[in-house]
Amino acid sequence: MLQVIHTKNELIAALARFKAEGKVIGLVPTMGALHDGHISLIQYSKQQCDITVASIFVNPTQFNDPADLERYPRPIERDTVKLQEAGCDILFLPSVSEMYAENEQWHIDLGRVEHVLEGAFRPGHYQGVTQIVKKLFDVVKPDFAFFGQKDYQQFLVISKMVEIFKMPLKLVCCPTIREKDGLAMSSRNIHLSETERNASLMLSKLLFAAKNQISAKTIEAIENEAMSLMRTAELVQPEYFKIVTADSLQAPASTNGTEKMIALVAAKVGNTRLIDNMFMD
Ligand SMILES: Nc1ncnc2c1ncn2[C@@H]1O[C@H](COP(=O)(O)OP(=O)(O)OP(=O)(O)O)[C@@H](O)[C@H]1O
Ligand SMILES: CC(C)(CO)[C@@H](O)C(=O)[O-]
Ligand code: BAL
Repeated sequence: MLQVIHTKNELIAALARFKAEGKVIGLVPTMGALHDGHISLIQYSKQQCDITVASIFVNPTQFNDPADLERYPRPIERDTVKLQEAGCDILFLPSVSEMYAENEQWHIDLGRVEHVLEGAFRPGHYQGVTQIVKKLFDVVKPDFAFFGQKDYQQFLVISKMVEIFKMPLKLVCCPTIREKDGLAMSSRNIHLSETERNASLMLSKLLFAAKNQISAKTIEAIENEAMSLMRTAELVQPEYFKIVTADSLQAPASTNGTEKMIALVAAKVGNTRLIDNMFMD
């Protein structure tokens, strides 16, 4: 039976009982509007942990675009049913005032993973993400926390934060769940019209193509071709298409080396900003 909890104190009390029994706690942080990608994270947590806590909190400090925050979908009743059906144990559903004091300040030096790619196009985004994730980790004190590969750079940034604060938990990066036609599931897909939905397929197609071409072409050629195909596509405004090292998001020394590589893409389709990525091996 899903327990819905709105305050930090109540959550700490509920978890204290489980912790006293030696139960392993898994946390799945989300912003709601749940889809099968989120539910897969709940399933990974249930496989590895005794108690699964999901949080739904549309965190204002990570939105660099006020219009994006305003129109972020919030179907909380449907989300609650989905979590109940998935066998989640606790839903943490706090208000903004429960999580933030007025004019609260936060800054953490996360190094280069904060400033490239998403960080360059969404200034301040990862400060906001780490600010809220630190609060969630401090309240729940989970043994494991589950995140999606779809937000790969976010996973690296949170890993860096955990290292800086020496937090005693294990982070798990779970595979991206896609629609049958390849589109990465995302809460923001709901905003796409039918034509935009068709146009957005280009992102995953370019990633699959890059993976096929990686040993035959230079990285520069693959990136340039992808960018020019996106630039000429109707409704698509590309931000970046980059192939970088998976651990530090830097240009790889060569394509035939041993470094693990990942391609990452971001583009606006109509008014909706989408991201996706794929490992190149
Ligand atoms: N398709 C997916 N497959 C696996 N995990 C996913 C997928 N989409 C999102 N996640 C993960 O779910 C967690 C919560 O993400 P979030 O609530 O922001 O959903 P979202 O679909 O990424 O929404 P949006 O990108 O529109 O904000 C994150 O760890 C994210 O990486
Ligand atoms: C990790 C997260 C829940 C923090 O608000 C958010 O960035 C997300 O949904 O990926
Ligand atoms: N899924 C990452 C959260 C965000 O776009 O703000």
